[in-house]
Amino acid sequence: MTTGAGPVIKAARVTPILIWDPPLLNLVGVHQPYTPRLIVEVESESGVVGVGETYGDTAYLEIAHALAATLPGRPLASMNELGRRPSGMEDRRLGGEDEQDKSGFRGVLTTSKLHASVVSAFEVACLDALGKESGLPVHALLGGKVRDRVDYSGYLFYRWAVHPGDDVPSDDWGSALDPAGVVEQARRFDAAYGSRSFKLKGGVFPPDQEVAAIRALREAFPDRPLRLDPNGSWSVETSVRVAQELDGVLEYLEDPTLGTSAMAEVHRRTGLPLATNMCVTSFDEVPEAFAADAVQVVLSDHHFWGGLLATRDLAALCRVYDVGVSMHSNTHLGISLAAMTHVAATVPELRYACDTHRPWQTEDVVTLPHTFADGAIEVSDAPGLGIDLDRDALERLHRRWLDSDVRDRDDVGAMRAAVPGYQRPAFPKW
Ligand SMILES: O=C([O-])C(=O)C[C@H](O)[C@@H](O)C(=O)[O-]
Ligand SMILES: [Mg+2]
Repeated sequence: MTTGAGPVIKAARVTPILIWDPPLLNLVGVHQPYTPRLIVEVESESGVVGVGETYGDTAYLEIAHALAATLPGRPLASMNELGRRPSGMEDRRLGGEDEQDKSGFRGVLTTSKLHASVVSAFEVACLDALGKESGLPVHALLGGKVRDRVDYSGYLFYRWAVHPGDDVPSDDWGSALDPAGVVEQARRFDAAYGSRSFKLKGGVFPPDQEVAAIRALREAFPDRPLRLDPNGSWSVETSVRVAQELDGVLEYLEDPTLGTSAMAEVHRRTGLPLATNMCVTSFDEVPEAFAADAVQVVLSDHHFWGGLLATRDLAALCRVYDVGVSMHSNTHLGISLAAMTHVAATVPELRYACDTHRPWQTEDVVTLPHTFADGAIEVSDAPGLGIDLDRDALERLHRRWLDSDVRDRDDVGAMRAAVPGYQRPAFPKW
């Protein structure tokens, strides 16, 4: 059945899964061996199925179940309606004063940010289904691509070879705990994916050690853009010192410190462009941050901002205020990578390589995982997202979720397995 508004939704399904994750280190701890993701399917009355993907932690799952129940009978093309916060859901801050989002590293967490992340998966699924219904790729539904390839940076992490308590290596990447290890990892990204730029996840070791790693990368790769992201773990004074030491070396410094005024001060005192996926992660936070010139590059993320259409709204705002735009990522699979690539293909002002965690994932729920060439992914012109759901893999990873008691990402808890009594560090760490 169709209405004046096009094909109608017959069913919406949410499937929580656990995916394997390597022991990547960050400012608060280490990735646990299995992390939750949520796969969303939206089926039209003609039997066409669109897919989306988002965070799978308990709070997201609850919202997703509630949202899925409201979809049958709505047109697939009701994305603008989908994004509205339900009338009963008040927008409130979650966690304590200094509590940051544990699974997304998106700064202050609120109920509406959680809601936007869930909406993003349903919106992507609706766009995928609409594309399949109409024979058009998702980028065409967003107004058309302006590039045929989307660049992704090589996302480097300090890491261990094994998860705490394991005897056998978690994968064949080995450990990376010093400048030489970071350079070796970058060389593998270069060889395997052709990465044209590198981002190092910082906030793990004292800043001088991370500065040394960036210098080693610069020596090994004299021409490649470099970024460092300590996720807000430094004070203003430490941020200023690091920015001055790395003057002329970094393409941008990502979230050196927390909060609009601290970020603005670091930029004012150093002139270095600052990027963020923590200071500004919702439309509400834009006016204050842009007025204070606290961020010069916003790292969009369709999971944060509420979908692909919202990502384009964000890009338009950035255009008006002459703020750069690039893309953040978190642990994710091929459905999200397809969605990221489609929307990135439509944003004319995207001048930086996007982030992706995908190379770190050894599992997927798509039949043909994306391949990188020269650090980029080809934009698909096939209908919808241009991917197919691997139902056997989905079933297997869902079974793992059913058989496990892991329900939330918890990098602090995972660190406790290695360091008994370990607590989340106080901020600023340095
Ligand atoms: O750019 C970022 O802040 C991230 O990618 C956040 C991630 O959660 C990262 O720190 C991680 O995976 O540990
Ligand atoms: Mg970041």
